[in-house]
Amino acid sequence: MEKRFLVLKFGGSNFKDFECYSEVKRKIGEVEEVFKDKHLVIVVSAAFGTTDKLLHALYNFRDQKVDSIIDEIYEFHLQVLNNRTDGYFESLFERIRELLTVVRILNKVPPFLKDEFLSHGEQINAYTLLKFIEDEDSRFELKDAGEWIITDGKFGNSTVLLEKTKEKIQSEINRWNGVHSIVPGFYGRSVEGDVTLLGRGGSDYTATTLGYSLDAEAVFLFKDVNGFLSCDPKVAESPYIVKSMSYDEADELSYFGAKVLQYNSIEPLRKSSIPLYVCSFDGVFDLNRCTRISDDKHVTESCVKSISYTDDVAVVQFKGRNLGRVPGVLGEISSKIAHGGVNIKFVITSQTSINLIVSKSALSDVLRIAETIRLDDIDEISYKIDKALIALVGHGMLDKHGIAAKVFSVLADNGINVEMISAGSNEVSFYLIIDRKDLEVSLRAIHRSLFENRVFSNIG
Ligand SMILES: Nc1ncnc2c1ncn2[C@@H]1O[C@H](COP(=O)(O)OP(=O)(O)O)[C@@H](O)[C@H]1O
Ligand SMILES: N[C@@H](CC(=O)OP(=O)(O)O)C(=O)O
Repeated sequence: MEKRFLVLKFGGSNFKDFECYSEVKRKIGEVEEVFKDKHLVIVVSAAFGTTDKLLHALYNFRDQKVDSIIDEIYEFHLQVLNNRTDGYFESLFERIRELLTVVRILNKVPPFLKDEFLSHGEQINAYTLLKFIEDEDSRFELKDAGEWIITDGKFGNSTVLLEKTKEKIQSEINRWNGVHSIVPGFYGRSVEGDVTLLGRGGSDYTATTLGYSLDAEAVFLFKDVNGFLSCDPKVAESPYIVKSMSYDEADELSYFGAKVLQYNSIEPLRKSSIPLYVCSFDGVFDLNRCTRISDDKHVTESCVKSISYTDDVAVVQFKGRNLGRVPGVLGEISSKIAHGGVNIKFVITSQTSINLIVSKSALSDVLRIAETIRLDDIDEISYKIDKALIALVGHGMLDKHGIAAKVFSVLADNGINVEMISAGSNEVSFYLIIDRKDLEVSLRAIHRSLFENRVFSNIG
């Protein structure tokens, strides 16, 4: 069947100032020029810094001065609109102010209210873009993500119910045909009708969800970098563009911190083998300059395609002389923690210890649950929070001799102690846990030894 849709996502970094809106309009035109006769679905994040500003206003609600933050957001968007306001634009700001008043009356921030409040950053920007690019015979139409994207209802960090969402969209596909749609990213609505957020950076996830649900030809994410790089350019000196990577590789990298792609974004596309392109917002649109993420699991000369990192890790350690020998201990610990609704990022075990790697925000819950686990074989439970994780990702890496040796030796040369490693838990990645204070030096050293001064001009 012919694929009729293309999904394009523009993030906060694409809306830094007034001129950016013209750039976004130009980029949409460039894509239209390359892919004629497709219906475009444009997913829009809040303008640069807006979500953080709204968060700040919400959590400092007792300070009346935070009202000026809302005024500032209003003025920015109004200027983009050349001072042409209308009833819908005003109603979005009225709702924000109303929600802030409710928080003041309640004297606390309920999770459901936080999600609805923050979703306004995207709603305002999507409407602003619509009005900015609209002309007399405009084929652009605004769609409310809350009408189409159905979530599991978890506030702050919900998962999309993909099949339900696809069913809903396909049952009304005529409303998507024949027009270009503009959709605010970052949120959906639960079956109960609550607005719920898809986690920070969640507009990427909105885009891939719509890609899956519309059976799109491809999804494009426009970023302030030249594509998916061999390392975060904020840390590595001269990272390479990865030309192509597999869904597994991109999934691992985003799960372990690569901020260029939200951690849930791959799953919807993997299900239907829809390619994802990570493209630079700068320069003329050219598919060959984007990173292509697809089923293609090829092994490159460097094997490692990219390195990601996170310092959002806490290590909870269960110690006991026989832990590795006794069956069922890990099962008991992980099932109790799962019942408590806490996600374990991954586990490293040895004969005498079980180490759970969790997000820092989950630490207090894990420790509370750990207290209730009364197993004779556990002698001691402790935790560490000043750690960081580095993930090296690439197909073929685990079969190639010398990569681990190179990494350990370069870290040793820099006087850095590797506290834990994990390899072999999947085909594509290798993890290290180090001290947080050593993170930047380690990343630069590993990147330099694996990629820099090499002959390839790009990877993948
Ligand atoms: N491997 C990587 N490749 C490219 N960018 C990365 C990588 N790891 C982290 N990043 C960070 O991700 C950011 C790219 O996302 P950005 O354009 O800000 O997205 P958005 O606006 O969609 O949130 C960059 O600023 C970069 O520092
Ligand atoms: N605005 C939200 C959602 C989002 O996806 O933003 P961005 O595309 O700018 O990362 C956030 O800041 O988390």
